Amino acid sequence: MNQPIVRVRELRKSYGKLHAVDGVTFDIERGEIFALLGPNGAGKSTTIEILEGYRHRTGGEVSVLGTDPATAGLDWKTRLGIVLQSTGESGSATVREQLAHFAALYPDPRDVDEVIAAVGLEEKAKTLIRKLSGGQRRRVDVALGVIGRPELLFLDEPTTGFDPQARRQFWELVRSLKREGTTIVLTTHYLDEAAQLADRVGVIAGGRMVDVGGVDEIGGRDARVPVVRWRENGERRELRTDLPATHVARLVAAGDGVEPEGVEIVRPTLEDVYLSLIAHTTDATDIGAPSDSSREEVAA
Ligand SMILES: Nc1ncnc2c1ncn2[C@@H]1O[C@H](COP(=O)(O)OP(=O)(O)OP(=O)(O)O)[C@@H](O)[C@H]1O
Repeated sequence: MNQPIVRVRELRKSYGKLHAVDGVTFDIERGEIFALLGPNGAGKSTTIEILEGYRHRTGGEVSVLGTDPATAGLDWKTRLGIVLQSTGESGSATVREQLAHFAALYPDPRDVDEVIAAVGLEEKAKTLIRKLSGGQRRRVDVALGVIGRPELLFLDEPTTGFDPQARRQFWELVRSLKREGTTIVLTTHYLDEAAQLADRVGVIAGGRMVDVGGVDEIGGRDARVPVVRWRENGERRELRTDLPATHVARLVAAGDGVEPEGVEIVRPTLEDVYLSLIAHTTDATDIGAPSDSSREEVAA
């Protein structure tokens, strides 16, 4: 029997009159990378913190590693790895000291030096954490999250402040953790990061799950129709079509075999799909997501 590693049913959390999480349902399967996406204030952190056992829920059912986080003990906690959005680390220890200290708290920790290498901090191993740059400290956070060899790893906006190279290095680390069998729950505002890493995605807005599904399926077929763009008599033209190559062939035929000007086929990215999914929510309007009209069939 393959129980999901995380099972959430009709989860609710209210802060006074605010329904921050308002009836959210989803599963996370063992071994997958699940990305929870949504605008600022959507309820992602609240949901994640309930799963981690840091926050009490108002209603609904939650099971993480077969246990209700609200009543789970220390043994359960050692099976989780948590990288919070920000840490209150004082930084008076070196990178290596800090990791060794935390490693000692777990029954089967990873090798400290291997973890330091995996997050690219070999040259900073003996440096005081408070002397690190913001991005380097974030790498320490990630290292602390994985040192205990967690079965389930929560990464809350893990690469904020990373330079592009560090981000790619981090993606490799996440992929290698997945290969080892770690289940990973990721929240990020970088949609390219979610597209690179996630197997499945949940989109949450205004405390509700707008859609959940495979990273290549979410939003449905309609949201994934490619667009052919070209120029005609100096004017930009575009057509949304399921048969982009056929349309390009037609353009070529119509021009007596002459290459159409500026022709390109653009497939919607996860970011495009995400923005169209949240376009109907108040938060999305606030952040200026494009309306449906910008995605209409033919523009001339
Ligand atoms: N301790 C709290 N007390 C009162 N309201 C809270 C508290 N924590 C969060 N909220 C509110 O609940 C809503 C959801 O917040 P949450 O932090 O879960 O959003 P989020 O999706 O993680 O946002 P972000 O992308 O900005 O991190 C917000 O409106 C927030 O102001």
